[in-house]
Amino acid sequence: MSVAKLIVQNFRNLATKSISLHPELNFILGDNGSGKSSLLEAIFFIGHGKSFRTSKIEHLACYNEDVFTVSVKDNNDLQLGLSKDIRLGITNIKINGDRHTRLSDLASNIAVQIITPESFKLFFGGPKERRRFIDLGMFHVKQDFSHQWREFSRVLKQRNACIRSGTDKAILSYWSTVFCELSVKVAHVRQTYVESLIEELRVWLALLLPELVDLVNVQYLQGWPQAKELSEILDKNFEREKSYGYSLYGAHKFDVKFLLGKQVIDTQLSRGQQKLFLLALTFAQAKLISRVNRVKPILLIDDIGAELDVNSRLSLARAINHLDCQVIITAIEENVLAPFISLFEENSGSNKEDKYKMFHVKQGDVVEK
Ligand SMILES: Nc1ncnc2c1ncn2[C@@H]1O[C@H](COP(=O)(O)OP(=O)(O)OP(=O)(O)O)[C@@H](O)[C@H]1O
Repeated sequence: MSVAKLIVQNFRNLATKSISLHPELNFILGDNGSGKSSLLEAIFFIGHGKSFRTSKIEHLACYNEDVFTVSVKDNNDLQLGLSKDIRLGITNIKINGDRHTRLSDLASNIAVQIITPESFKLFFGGPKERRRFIDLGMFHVKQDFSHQWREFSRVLKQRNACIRSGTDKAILSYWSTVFCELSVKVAHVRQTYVESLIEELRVWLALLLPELVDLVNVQYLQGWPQAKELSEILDKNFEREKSYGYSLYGAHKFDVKFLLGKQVIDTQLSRGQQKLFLLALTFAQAKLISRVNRVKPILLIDDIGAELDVNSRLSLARAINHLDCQVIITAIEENVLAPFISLFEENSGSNKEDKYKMFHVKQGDVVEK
Protein backbone atom coordinates (compact mmCIF):
# COMPACT_ATOMS: atom_id res chain seq x y z
CA MET A 1 0.00 0.00 0.00
CA SER A 2 0.91 3.62 -0.22
CA VAL A 3 -0.65 5.92 2.33
CA ALA A 4 -3.32 8.16 0.82
CA LYS A 5 -4.60 9.26 4.19
CA LEU A 6 -2.92 9.20 7.60
CA ILE A 7 -5.10 9.65 10.66
CA VAL A 8 -3.56 10.07 14.11
CA GLN A 9 -5.09 10.47 17.55
CA ASN A 10 -3.10 11.41 20.63
CA PHE A 11 0.21 10.50 18.97
CA ARG A 12 3.11 12.53 20.48
CA ASN A 13 2.52 16.24 19.80
CA LEU A 14 0.56 15.78 16.55
CA ALA A 15 -2.54 17.94 16.63
CA THR A 16 -3.60 17.40 13.02
CA LYS A 17 -5.98 14.47 12.84
CA SER A 18 -5.90 13.65 9.15
CA ILE A 19 -3.35 14.22 6.38
CA SER A 20 -3.77 13.39 2.67
CA LEU A 21 -0.42 12.32 1.27
CA HIS A 22 0.89 12.18 -2.29
CA PRO A 23 1.27 8.56 -3.52
CA GLU A 24 4.89 9.14 -4.53
CA LEU A 25 6.64 12.08 -2.99
CA ASN A 26 6.01 14.19 0.09
CA PHE A 27 8.11 16.88 1.75
CA ILE A 28 7.56 17.79 5.39
CA LEU A 29 9.12 21.07 6.50
CA GLY A 30 9.29 22.39 10.05
CA ASP A 31 11.47 23.89 12.75
CA ASN A 32 13.18 21.88 15.46
CA GLY A 33 10.60 20.32 17.76
CA SER A 34 7.67 21.02 15.44
CA GLY A 35 6.68 17.34 15.00
CA LYS A 36 8.30 16.17 11.73
CA SER A 37 9.88 13.04 13.20
CA SER A 38 6.68 12.31 15.12
CA LEU A 39 4.82 12.22 11.81
CA LEU A 40 7.31 9.70 10.40
CA GLU A 41 7.19 7.79 13.68
CA ALA A 42 3.41 7.43 13.35
CA ILE A 43 3.80 5.83 9.90
CA PHE A 44 6.67 3.64 11.13
CA PHE A 45 4.52 2.61 14.11
CA ILE A 46 1.75 1.22 11.94
CA GLY A 47 4.27 -0.70 9.82
CA HIS A 48 6.25 -2.18 12.69
CA GLY A 49 4.12 -1.88 15.83
CA LYS A 50 6.89 0.07 17.51
CA SER A 51 8.95 3.24 17.30
CA PHE A 52 12.31 3.75 15.62
CA ARG A 53 13.48 6.02 18.42
CA THR A 54 12.27 4.53 21.68
CA SER A 55 11.58 1.06 22.99
CA LYS A 56 9.11 2.52 25.48
CA ILE A 57 5.73 2.48 23.79
CA GLU A 58 4.22 4.79 26.43
CA HIS A 59 6.40 7.61 25.08
CA LEU A 60 4.27 7.67 21.94
CA ALA A 61 1.06 8.70 23.72
CA CYS A 62 0.44 12.42 23.88
CA TYR A 63 1.20 13.72 27.39
CA ASN A 64 -1.64 12.84 29.81
CA GLU A 65 -3.32 10.46 27.35
CA ASP A 66 -3.57 6.68 27.74
CA VAL A 67 -4.77 5.64 24.31
CA PHE A 68 -3.23 6.57 20.97
CA THR A 69 -4.19 5.47 17.47
CA VAL A 70 -2.71 5.55 13.99
CA SER A 71 -4.76 4.60 10.91
CA VAL A 72 -3.85 4.64 7.24
CA LYS A 73 -5.94 4.27 4.11
CA ASP A 74 -4.80 3.68 0.56
CA ASN A 75 -6.63 4.51 -2.66
CA ASN A 76 -8.04 0.98 -2.97
CA ASP A 77 -10.07 1.12 0.23
CA LEU A 78 -7.55 -0.80 2.30
CA GLN A 79 -7.59 0.58 5.83
CA LEU A 80 -5.16 -0.39 8.60
CA GLY A 81 -5.45 0.71 12.21
CA LEU A 82 -3.25 0.24 15.26
CA SER A 83 -4.00 1.59 18.70
CA LYS A 84 -2.47 1.10 22.12
CA ASP A 85 -3.98 1.54 25.53
CA ILE A 86 -0.89 1.98 27.65
CA ARG A 87 -2.73 1.91 30.97
CA LEU A 88 -4.48 -1.40 30.26
CA GLY A 89 -1.65 -2.77 28.08
CA ILE A 90 -4.03 -3.51 25.20
CA THR A 91 -3.13 -3.45 21.51
CA ASN A 92 -5.88 -3.13 18.93
CA ILE A 93 -5.15 -4.17 15.35
CA LYS A 94 -7.70 -3.58 12.62
CA ILE A 95 -7.67 -4.36 8.91
CA ASN A 96 -10.65 -2.99 7.02
CA GLY A 97 -12.57 -2.78 10.29
CA ASP A 98 -11.90 -6.43 11.28
CA ARG A 99 -9.96 -7.15 14.44
CA HIS A 100 -6.69 -9.09 14.14
CA THR A 101 -4.35 -10.40 16.80
CA ARG A 102 -0.99 -10.57 15.01
CA LEU A 103 1.11 -7.55 14.09
CA SER A 104 2.44 -9.57 11.15
CA ASP A 105 -1.07 -9.43 9.60
CA LEU A 106 -0.71 -5.66 9.58
CA ALA A 107 2.92 -5.77 8.47
CA SER A 108 2.13 -7.92 5.44
CA ASN A 109 0.08 -5.01 4.05
CA ILE A 110 2.63 -2.25 4.53
CA ALA A 111 6.43 -2.12 4.12
CA VAL A 112 7.96 0.85 5.90
CA GLN A 113 11.70 1.59 5.91
CA ILE A 114 13.30 4.60 7.58
CA ILE A 115 16.59 6.46 7.34
CA THR A 116 17.38 8.97 10.09
CA PRO A 117 20.62 10.89 10.72
CA GLU A 118 21.44 8.19 13.32
CA SER A 119 20.63 5.17 11.12
CA PHE A 120 24.08 4.68 9.67
CA LYS A 121 25.73 4.60 13.10
CA LEU A 122 23.31 1.92 14.25
CA PHE A 123 23.46 0.01 10.99
CA PHE A 124 27.23 -0.15 10.71
CA GLY A 125 27.52 -0.73 14.47
CA GLY A 126 26.35 -4.05 15.91
CA PRO A 127 24.68 -6.83 13.86
CA LYS A 128 21.20 -6.26 15.37
CA GLU A 129 20.16 -3.50 12.94
CA ARG A 130 21.56 -5.35 9.93
CA ARG A 131 19.60 -8.46 10.93
CA ARG A 132 16.43 -6.39 11.37
CA PHE A 133 16.95 -4.78 7.98
CA ILE A 134 17.43 -8.10 6.17
CA ASP A 135 14.51 -9.68 8.08
CA LEU A 136 12.17 -6.94 6.84
CA GLY A 137 13.18 -7.55 3.23
CA MET A 138 12.87 -11.32 3.62
CA PHE A 139 9.41 -10.93 5.18
CA HIS A 140 8.13 -9.12 2.11
CA VAL A 141 10.18 -10.72 -0.66
CA LYS A 142 10.38 -14.37 0.42
CA GLN A 143 6.88 -14.84 1.74
CA ASP A 144 7.20 -18.60 2.35
CA PHE A 145 10.15 -17.84 4.59
CA SER A 146 7.95 -16.55 7.45
CA HIS A 147 6.69 -20.06 8.10
CA GLN A 148 10.22 -21.50 8.04
CA TRP A 149 11.45 -18.73 10.33
CA ARG A 150 8.65 -19.30 12.86
CA GLU A 151 9.52 -22.99 12.96
CA PHE A 152 13.22 -22.18 13.36
CA SER A 153 12.48 -19.72 16.20
CA ARG A 154 10.35 -22.32 17.99
CA VAL A 155 13.19 -24.88 17.80
CA LEU A 156 15.77 -22.29 18.88
CA LYS A 157 13.63 -21.52 21.94
CA GLN A 158 13.38 -25.22 22.82
CA ARG A 159 17.11 -25.71 22.38
CA ASN A 160 17.91 -22.66 24.52
CA ALA A 161 15.57 -23.92 27.25
CA CYS A 162 17.40 -27.29 27.20
CA ILE A 163 20.80 -25.58 27.42
CA ARG A 164 19.66 -23.44 30.35
CA SER A 165 17.99 -26.24 32.29
CA GLY A 166 20.92 -28.63 31.83
CA THR A 167 18.44 -31.20 30.59
CA ASP A 168 19.13 -34.81 29.60
CA LYS A 169 21.85 -35.00 26.88
CA ALA A 170 19.64 -37.13 24.59
CA ILE A 171 16.91 -34.46 24.59
CA LEU A 172 19.40 -31.68 23.86
CA SER A 173 20.89 -33.82 21.11
CA TYR A 174 17.42 -34.23 19.52
CA TRP A 175 16.80 -30.46 19.51
CA SER A 176 20.34 -29.79 18.26
CA THR A 177 19.80 -32.08 15.27
CA VAL A 178 16.53 -30.36 14.31
CA PHE A 179 18.17 -26.98 14.95
CA CYS A 180 21.08 -27.79 12.62
CA GLU A 181 18.76 -28.98 9.84
CA LEU A 182 16.62 -25.86 10.03
CA SER A 183 19.66 -23.56 10.35
CA VAL A 184 21.06 -24.88 7.07
CA LYS A 185 17.71 -24.37 5.29
CA VAL A 186 17.16 -20.86 6.71
CA ALA A 187 20.74 -19.82 5.96
CA HIS A 188 20.39 -20.98 2.37
CA VAL A 189 17.17 -19.01 1.70
CA ARG A 190 18.68 -15.97 3.34
CA GLN A 191 21.83 -16.26 1.28
CA THR A 192 19.83 -16.21 -1.97
CA TYR A 193 18.01 -13.11 -0.74
CA VAL A 194 21.25 -11.35 0.25
CA GLU A 195 22.75 -12.19 -3.16
CA SER A 196 19.83 -10.52 -4.95
CA LEU A 197 20.11 -7.55 -2.59
CA ILE A 198 23.83 -7.15 -3.36
CA GLU A 199 23.14 -7.24 -7.10
CA GLU A 200 20.51 -4.52 -6.72
CA LEU A 201 22.75 -2.54 -4.34
CA ARG A 202 25.32 -2.12 -7.13
CA VAL A 203 22.67 -0.45 -9.32
CA TRP A 204 21.89 2.14 -6.62
CA LEU A 205 25.53 2.66 -5.67
CA ALA A 206 26.20 3.51 -9.31
CA LEU A 207 23.77 6.41 -8.88
CA LEU A 208 24.75 7.53 -5.39
CA LEU A 209 28.43 6.62 -4.94
CA PRO A 210 29.68 5.74 -8.44
CA GLU A 211 33.35 6.05 -7.45
CA LEU A 212 32.95 3.20 -4.94
CA VAL A 213 30.93 0.60 -6.85
CA ASP A 214 33.94 -1.46 -7.89
CA LEU A 215 35.53 -1.34 -4.46
CA VAL A 216 32.51 -2.52 -2.49
CA ASN A 217 32.58 -6.08 -1.31
CA VAL A 218 29.69 -7.64 0.64
CA GLN A 219 30.05 -10.82 2.69
CA TYR A 220 27.18 -12.91 3.98
CA LEU A 221 28.00 -14.63 7.28
CA GLN A 222 25.57 -17.48 7.86
CA GLY A 223 25.85 -17.65 11.66
CA TRP A 224 28.62 -20.24 12.02
CA PRO A 225 32.01 -20.67 10.28
CA GLN A 226 31.31 -21.06 6.55
CA ALA A 227 33.26 -24.21 5.76
CA LYS A 228 32.26 -26.11 8.91
CA GLU A 229 29.32 -28.35 9.81
CA LEU A 230 27.13 -26.63 12.39
CA SER A 231 26.76 -29.87 14.39
CA GLU A 232 30.56 -30.02 14.76
CA ILE A 233 30.65 -26.43 16.01
CA LEU A 234 27.88 -27.10 18.52
CA ASP A 235 29.68 -30.17 19.86
CA LYS A 236 32.91 -28.22 20.27
CA ASN A 237 31.18 -25.33 22.02
CA PHE A 238 28.93 -27.31 24.32
CA GLU A 239 30.52 -25.97 27.54
CA ARG A 240 30.57 -22.38 26.25
CA GLU A 241 26.91 -22.50 25.29
CA LYS A 242 26.10 -23.94 28.73
CA SER A 243 27.86 -21.06 30.47
CA TYR A 244 26.06 -18.46 28.29
CA GLY A 245 22.73 -20.28 28.52
CA TYR A 246 21.75 -19.95 24.88
CA SER A 247 22.70 -20.94 21.31
CA LEU A 248 25.83 -19.06 20.24
CA TYR A 249 25.82 -20.39 16.66
CA GLY A 250 23.09 -20.96 14.10
CA ALA A 251 21.02 -19.17 11.47
CA HIS A 252 19.81 -16.52 14.00
CA LYS A 253 23.42 -15.26 14.31
CA PHE A 254 23.78 -14.30 10.65
CA ASP A 255 25.37 -11.03 9.62
CA VAL A 256 26.25 -9.13 6.48
CA LYS A 257 29.63 -7.40 6.29
CA PHE A 258 30.06 -4.39 4.04
CA LEU A 259 33.65 -3.88 3.01
CA LEU A 260 35.61 -1.41 0.96
CA GLY A 261 38.43 -3.53 -0.35
CA LYS A 262 39.26 -5.49 2.78
CA GLN A 263 38.23 -2.91 5.39
CA VAL A 264 34.79 -2.46 6.95
CA ILE A 265 32.88 0.45 5.48
CA ASP A 266 32.46 2.51 8.63
CA THR A 267 36.22 2.88 9.06
CA GLN A 268 36.69 3.94 5.43
CA LEU A 269 33.78 6.19 4.47
CA SER A 270 32.87 9.68 5.63
CA ARG A 271 29.56 10.15 7.46
CA GLY A 272 27.93 11.56 4.31
CA GLN A 273 29.19 8.61 2.25
CA GLN A 274 27.94 6.14 4.87
CA LYS A 275 24.53 7.80 4.71
CA LEU A 276 24.51 7.53 0.90
CA PHE A 277 25.60 3.90 1.15
CA LEU A 278 22.77 3.09 3.52
CA LEU A 279 20.32 4.95 1.28
CA ALA A 280 21.53 2.88 -1.70
CA LEU A 281 21.00 -0.30 0.31
CA THR A 282 17.55 0.79 1.45
CA PHE A 283 16.56 1.71 -2.10
CA ALA A 284 17.83 -1.69 -3.29
CA GLN A 285 15.67 -3.44 -0.71
CA ALA A 286 12.68 -1.24 -1.61
CA LYS A 287 13.14 -2.21 -5.25
CA LEU A 288 13.16 -5.94 -4.40
CA ILE A 289 10.02 -5.48 -2.28
CA SER A 290 8.21 -3.53 -5.01
CA ARG A 291 9.10 -6.19 -7.62
CA VAL A 292 7.15 -8.81 -5.67
CA ASN A 293 4.10 -6.65 -6.34
CA ARG A 294 2.39 -7.26 -3.03
CA VAL A 295 2.95 -3.91 -1.35
CA LYS A 296 4.32 -0.60 -2.57
CA PRO A 297 7.18 0.21 -0.18
CA ILE A 298 7.15 3.38 1.87
CA LEU A 299 10.45 5.16 2.52
CA LEU A 300 10.78 7.67 5.31
CA ILE A 301 13.85 9.93 5.23
CA ASP A 302 14.19 12.09 8.32
CA ASP A 303 16.22 15.29 8.08
CA ILE A 304 17.47 14.73 4.57
CA GLY A 305 19.85 17.69 4.77
CA ALA A 306 21.94 16.16 7.56
CA GLU A 307 25.45 15.19 6.37
CA LEU A 308 24.70 15.68 2.65
CA ASP A 309 26.14 18.41 0.42
CA VAL A 310 24.29 19.84 -2.56
CA ASN A 311 25.79 17.40 -5.09
CA SER A 312 24.90 14.42 -2.93
CA ARG A 313 21.36 15.76 -2.58
CA LEU A 314 21.13 16.08 -6.35
CA SER A 315 22.28 12.47 -6.85
CA LEU A 316 19.77 11.43 -4.21
CA ALA A 317 16.97 13.30 -5.99
CA ARG A 318 17.85 11.49 -9.24
CA ALA A 319 17.88 8.13 -7.44
CA ILE A 320 14.51 8.79 -5.76
CA ASN A 321 13.12 9.64 -9.18
CA HIS A 322 13.84 6.02 -10.22
CA LEU A 323 12.13 4.43 -7.23
CA ASP A 324 8.76 2.76 -7.27
CA CYS A 325 7.93 3.81 -3.72
CA GLN A 326 6.07 6.33 -1.66
CA VAL A 327 8.72 8.63 -0.22
CA ILE A 328 8.24 10.99 2.72
CA ILE A 329 11.12 13.35 3.39
CA THR A 330 11.54 15.82 6.26
CA ALA A 331 13.77 18.87 6.35
CA ILE A 332 14.26 21.85 8.61
CA GLU A 333 14.86 24.37 5.85
CA GLU A 334 13.31 24.65 2.42
CA ASN A 335 16.60 25.46 0.68
CA VAL A 336 17.81 21.91 1.49
CA LEU A 337 15.01 20.62 -0.74
CA ALA A 338 15.91 22.85 -3.71
CA PRO A 339 17.70 20.12 -5.74
CA PHE A 340 14.73 17.77 -5.27
CA ILE A 341 12.12 20.34 -6.10
CA SER A 342 13.84 21.65 -9.22
CA LEU A 343 14.35 18.11 -10.54
CA PHE A 344 10.78 17.02 -9.86
CA GLU A 345 9.25 20.24 -11.21
CA GLU A 346 11.31 19.80 -14.36
CA ASN A 347 9.86 16.31 -14.76
CA SER A 348 6.26 17.17 -13.98
CA GLY A 349 5.66 20.12 -16.28
CA SER A 350 3.61 23.00 -14.93
CA ASN A 351 1.59 21.18 -12.29
CA LYS A 352 3.70 20.28 -9.23
CA GLU A 353 0.71 18.37 -7.82
CA ASP A 354 1.49 15.68 -10.40
CA LYS A 355 4.77 14.92 -8.71
CA TYR A 356 4.79 15.87 -5.01
CA LYS A 357 3.11 17.48 -2.02
CA MET A 358 4.68 19.85 0.47
CA PHE A 359 3.59 20.19 4.10
CA HIS A 360 4.51 22.58 6.91
CA VAL A 361 4.51 21.41 10.52
CA LYS A 362 4.11 23.97 13.30
CA GLN A 363 3.70 22.84 16.89
CA GLY A 364 2.19 19.54 15.80
CA ASP A 365 -0.14 21.04 13.25
CA VAL A 366 0.47 19.77 9.70
CA VAL A 367 -0.68 22.08 6.93
CA GLU A 368 -0.38 21.45 3.20
CA LYS A 369 1.45 24.29 1.46
N1 LIG B 1 4.47 12.07 24.14
C1 LIG B 1 4.50 13.33 23.75
N2 LIG B 1 3.40 14.12 23.86
C2 LIG B 1 3.43 15.41 23.43
N3 LIG B 1 4.52 16.00 22.93
C3 LIG B 1 5.63 15.25 22.79
C4 LIG B 1 5.69 13.90 23.20
N4 LIG B 1 6.90 13.43 22.96
C5 LIG B 1 7.63 14.45 22.43
N5 LIG B 1 6.85 15.54 22.35
C6 LIG B 1 7.23 16.86 21.80
O1 LIG B 1 6.93 16.82 20.43
C7 LIG B 1 7.73 17.78 19.76
C8 LIG B 1 8.08 17.28 18.39
O2 LIG B 1 9.17 16.38 18.40
P1 LIG B 1 9.79 15.81 17.05
O3 LIG B 1 10.94 14.98 17.47
O4 LIG B 1 8.74 15.21 16.23
O5 LIG B 1 10.30 17.16 16.37
P2 LIG B 1 11.05 17.40 14.98
O6 LIG B 1 10.20 18.36 14.21
O7 LIG B 1 11.41 16.15 14.33
O8 LIG B 1 12.34 18.17 15.50
P3 LIG B 1 13.90 18.16 15.03
O9 LIG B 1 13.98 18.94 13.75
O10 LIG B 1 14.56 18.89 16.15
O11 LIG B 1 14.33 16.74 14.92
C9 LIG B 1 8.90 18.10 20.67
O12 LIG B 1 8.75 19.43 21.14
C10 LIG B 1 8.72 17.14 21.83
O13 LIG B 1 9.07 17.72 23.06
